[in-house]
Amino acid sequence: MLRNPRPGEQQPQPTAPVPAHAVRFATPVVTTPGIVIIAAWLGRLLATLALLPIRFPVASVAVVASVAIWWALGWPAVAVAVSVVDVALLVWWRRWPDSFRRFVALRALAAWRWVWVYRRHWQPVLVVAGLAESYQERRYLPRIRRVTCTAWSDRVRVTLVAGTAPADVEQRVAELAHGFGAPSCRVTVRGPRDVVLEFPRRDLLATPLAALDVAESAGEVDLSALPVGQQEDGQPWHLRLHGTHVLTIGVTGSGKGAVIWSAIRAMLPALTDGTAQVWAIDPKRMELSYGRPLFAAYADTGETALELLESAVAVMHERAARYAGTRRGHTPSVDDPFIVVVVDEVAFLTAYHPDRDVRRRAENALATLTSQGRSVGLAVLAALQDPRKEVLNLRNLFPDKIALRLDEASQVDMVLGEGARDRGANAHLIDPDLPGVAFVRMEGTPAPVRVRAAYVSDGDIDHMTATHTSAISATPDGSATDSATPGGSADAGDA
Ligand SMILES: Nc1ncnc2c1ncn2[C@@H]1O[C@H](COP(=O)(O)OP(=O)(O)OP(=O)(O)O)[C@@H](O)[C@H]1O
Repeated sequence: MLRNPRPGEQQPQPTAPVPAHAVRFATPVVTTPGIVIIAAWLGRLLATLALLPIRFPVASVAVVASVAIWWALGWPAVAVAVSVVDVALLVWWRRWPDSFRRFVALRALAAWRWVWVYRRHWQPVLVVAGLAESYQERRYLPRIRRVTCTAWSDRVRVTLVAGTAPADVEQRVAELAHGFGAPSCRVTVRGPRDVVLEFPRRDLLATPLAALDVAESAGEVDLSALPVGQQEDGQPWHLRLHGTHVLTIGVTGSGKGAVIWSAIRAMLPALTDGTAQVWAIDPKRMELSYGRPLFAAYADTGETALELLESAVAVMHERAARYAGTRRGHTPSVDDPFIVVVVDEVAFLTAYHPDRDVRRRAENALATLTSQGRSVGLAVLAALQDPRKEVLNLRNLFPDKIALRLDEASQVDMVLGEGARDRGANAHLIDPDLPGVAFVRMEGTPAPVRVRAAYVSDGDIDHMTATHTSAISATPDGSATDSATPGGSADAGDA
């Protein structure tokens, strides 16, 4: 008898020939007995309990001790013991806050964040982010080894799934940051399958940093580590100038001036005693003109800027000839000061100046200075808005680069080198309300570090010029009062 088909059921066609099927083998589905599932759960519970004293030794000892006291002496004794421990912790916190934070507060916070944030959300976040791997119908996830907390961030140490690479995680930093509710995520590789994910808990760079204190004397100025701001972990940001060249890149209003002025401020005592000089090129006439007395040479037109650059090249050649065969490095002195050629908006000289000859000669001079000036005590500190090659094809001659807020994601790797963006240097996502925030590469750390330059206000510059002047100084009309070079040839003024 024909039965009524259910809706959607496929109907056999009685008249159609039955196709010949090959024999298909399928793995039989075996139902797991309930007792096996319960045993597996119990096994996992026991393993977790056995690992508790290793993962949380202090908490485990506290619980065991409380139970033992209750067993032996009853509840009042537990209450007394808890009160004594609380008072001891209070005294520790008040008297030795640093060690309390290190040994108690941050550890307790790490345990809490491990359980509440990372354990709880690990699987869903990693699966959705595409970091779960499948093999023979089983799913494998990177495993959390340890969570530690610093004053500003969580560091989650992770063992990767065999066969995956840190690059897979680096490409998912945005997903991980959002997944765990952090403003960003940075990946550091410690070894094979061993990476650390760093999630900031709060942004220490959110508030502007006032101009830093000026060193007491020239002896305290370290030209290879000038304090110019703060790193995202609260540590000072030191900028190396002696022995390198620095290119600071960012859109208009990103805070290039803050980097330049912080570096000049950090050198002040050395400028006064003549062991360092700043030669300034200021095509916009808005940025550096404010501090002319601090500069040994100053130029604000294409032609005078060119003259200044070519004078710097002449000093470089003169020193190189003098040092040849006698010494291999430069030590700043009054006779041979360290010279920083500061160029604001370098593209004005290399790309936008209407005179082709000026552009070509400026580029040649910059290329010569950046390729040969380091060892004889000349450095170039340049600022630029657009990092593309058409604008400045000497970009790679600057060993150190600072990426302030950029226009496009593709510019990050252009400035900080291949892979910088994958490692979390999202310079294109820097909040426009945070001028002075940048990403830099620090010596010895492959992952770019987020920093903020201190803000040197007009009032600070007034104070700097009132209290310090360059040993050799540019006059207000732009010409140098004295020769800016030992050879007496570097009058960079436009007079
Ligand atoms: N480090 C900083 N902290 C706080 N505010 C800053 C900082 N740097 C800059 N600012 C603010 O941002 C404004 C723009 O900064 P600045 O002129 O240095 O940018 P810029 O990159 O040099 O721009 P442009 O290329 O147009 O000269 C400043 O007037 C100041 O108000």
